[in-house]
Amino acid sequence: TSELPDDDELCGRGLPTTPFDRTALTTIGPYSYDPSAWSPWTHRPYCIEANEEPWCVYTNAASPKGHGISIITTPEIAGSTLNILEHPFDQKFFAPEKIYLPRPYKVVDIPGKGKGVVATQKIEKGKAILVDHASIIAAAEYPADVMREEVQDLLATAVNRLGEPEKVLRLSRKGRDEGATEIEDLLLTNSFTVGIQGKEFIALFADLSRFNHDCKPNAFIYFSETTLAMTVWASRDIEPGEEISITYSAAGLSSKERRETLEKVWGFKCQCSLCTSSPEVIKESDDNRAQIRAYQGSIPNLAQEGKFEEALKQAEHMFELVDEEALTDQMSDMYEYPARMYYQIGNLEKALEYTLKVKREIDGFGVPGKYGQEKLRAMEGIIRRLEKEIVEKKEREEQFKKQAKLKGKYGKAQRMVINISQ
Ligand SMILES: C[S@@+](CC[C@H](N)C(=O)[O-])C[C@H]1O[C@@H](n2cnc3c(N)ncnc32)[C@H](O)[C@@H]1O
Repeated sequence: TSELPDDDELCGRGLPTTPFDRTALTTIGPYSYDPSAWSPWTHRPYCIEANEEPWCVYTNAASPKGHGISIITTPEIAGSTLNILEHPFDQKFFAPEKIYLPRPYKVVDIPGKGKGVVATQKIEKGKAILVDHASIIAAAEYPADVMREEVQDLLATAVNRLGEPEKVLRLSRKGRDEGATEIEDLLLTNSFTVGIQGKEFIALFADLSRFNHDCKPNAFIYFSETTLAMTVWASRDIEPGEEISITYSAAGLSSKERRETLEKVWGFKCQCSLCTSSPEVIKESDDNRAQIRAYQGSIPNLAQEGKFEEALKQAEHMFELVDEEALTDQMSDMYEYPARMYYQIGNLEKALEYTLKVKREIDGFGVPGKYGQEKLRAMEGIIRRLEKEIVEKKEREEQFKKQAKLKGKYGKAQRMVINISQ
């Protein structure tokens, strides 16, 4: 394998040559047999009739990255929320210098968890471990009036039409629902919920699906609505031989709530490092997380009341606890509070430190769209202003010191004159 970044890995094969034509989603339905009308899809969309609108599978078998993508939704949802598809699927990853190629991990058996992912080299915090484009995306809310067999038929078509269906078919399955087909079971075991333009979809990523859950993970995932890819980022340095884990549950839950969610939603009993610790360690973590939740309420209130010193004391403690609990990436929206408050009390260096953290959250992980871009520009403006103010403050302090020194000398000379004259 080449050590050089492999362009194919970053941007994939099979770029659609024709621009995306939205009418392909909304008008052709099941009826057109003219392949030129299917673009960017490589198959005739396969639809089933439902009461209000048909439900269809749209597949591009070649793109992205040769494994392909199938999208299951109504033509209307596809037309209104997936205008994202106007972008080519195979856009280059926005920060090629941040990704490890070849992949810095291998898939191995992990006791009690099936397979999992283990680092094969040292991985640095803030670097990308994997960029994985979705293989299947399905609208989370299925039509109530469609027969289960028909849904199963849609799912099977979505998988079988992919360029490399075996990449998906060999994923692990829990076998937890009696009437479920293999493919349903596969989706239940491996898919993640993602938001696209405010709508909920379930998404299956063939490589990401090998990463196990940990309540104190060393990596986190970020979904891009523009490329429909999930990136796994290292949230701390990871040593060779360490398992790379992400979290499947929401931030700030107690151990009991996490256990319940993982059992109910994902169907497994968590065997992660924290869940298998002693009751004392679990309690300490629960207390930390409860304290973090309390701070999330009190810090904005104190800031609003102008009690900056107290709010900042709490914020510093909260970020310490957040790091201890490996929740840093889920709490990044809290960085703005200390940034603003430190500025208010004239601690420009600390204000800059936290503003840089806010900026890192925005551009570090490729937040797309107008909002992300505007916010990024605003942050860059604030950072430039803070840097300028810090330089000016230092100059003023130097000036002040010089003056004080001069004053000292002058005072001494004066006292000498007085002494002599006495
Ligand atoms: C998305 S898959 C992860 C990869 C999977 N271990 C495999 O063998 O392909 C999710 C499944 O992995 C297992 N798993 C993930 N995290 C786990 C954990 N913390 N404890 C126990 N099992 C876990 C569960 O069986 C779960 O249903």
